[in-house]
Amino acid sequence: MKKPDGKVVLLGDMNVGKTSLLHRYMERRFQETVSTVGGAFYLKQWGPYNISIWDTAGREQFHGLGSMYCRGAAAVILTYDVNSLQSLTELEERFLALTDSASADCIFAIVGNKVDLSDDCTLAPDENRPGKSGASCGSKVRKQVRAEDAIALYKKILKYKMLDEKDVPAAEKMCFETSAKTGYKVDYLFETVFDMVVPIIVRQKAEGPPQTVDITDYKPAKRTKSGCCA
Ligand SMILES: Nc1nc2c(ncn2[C@@H]2O[C@H](COP(=O)(O)OP(=O)(O)OP(=O)(O)O)[C@@H](O)[C@H]2O)c(=O)[nH]1
Ligand SMILES: [Mg+2]
Repeated sequence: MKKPDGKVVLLGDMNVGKTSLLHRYMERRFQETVSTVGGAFYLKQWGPYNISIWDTAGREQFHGLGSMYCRGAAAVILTYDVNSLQSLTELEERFLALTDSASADCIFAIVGNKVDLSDDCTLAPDENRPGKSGASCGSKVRKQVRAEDAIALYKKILKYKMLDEKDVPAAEKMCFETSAKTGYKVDYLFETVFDMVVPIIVRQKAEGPPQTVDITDYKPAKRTKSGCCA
């Protein structure tokens, strides 16, 4: 097997369509999926580099594995379902912390999937809140998440990572809306991300594997009164 040069990880709640997006991109089709167990990866040749793309499980019971998959990642694709505001909220509350183990210059993309179910039926801002879900918009369901909500999350991520907006790609460039079912913007998403990770791969290769142990990772065991050293 070819050795991957860099890593891209898909994170997000169960059922948002991570596996379907990856199938659509790699196998060029939309097929029935089963909920992912643990994680799986594909290798994609991009120019001279092999990029591993990791599909992770959104189910709560596999949550603990997330930060392991993110270790050293050059890009993280945070995925939500445009018809579920909760799935966007979960990205901030449950998944963002998992990216602490990613590369320091990791790229973040935020992807709202399943636009085929709602298309342009975005609610007016004051209507766009839970409780209104499932309201009809022609033959389609009304979209629960607006593009601005995703952009706001991107900006929160920058704050969390203590990054300056000037030093990273613009929010509008890094927030995508896709449909794994129709293929809408799926190639565009992955290929934009791949182009952006190339410089990170080049840097990671130049630096070589980490040679030193990071002592900031070391956490001494808590001493209790009953312990020998109290
Ligand atoms: N209409 C529509 N359905 C989709 C789309 N993407 C995925 N689905 C459906 O949504 C369901 C969940 O898709 P998955 O790709 O398995 O979701 P996942 O994020 O990988 O879920 P976990 O593996 O449990 O984390 C499946 O029934 C898919 O067929 C899409 O773009 N449009
Ligand atoms: Mg899956």
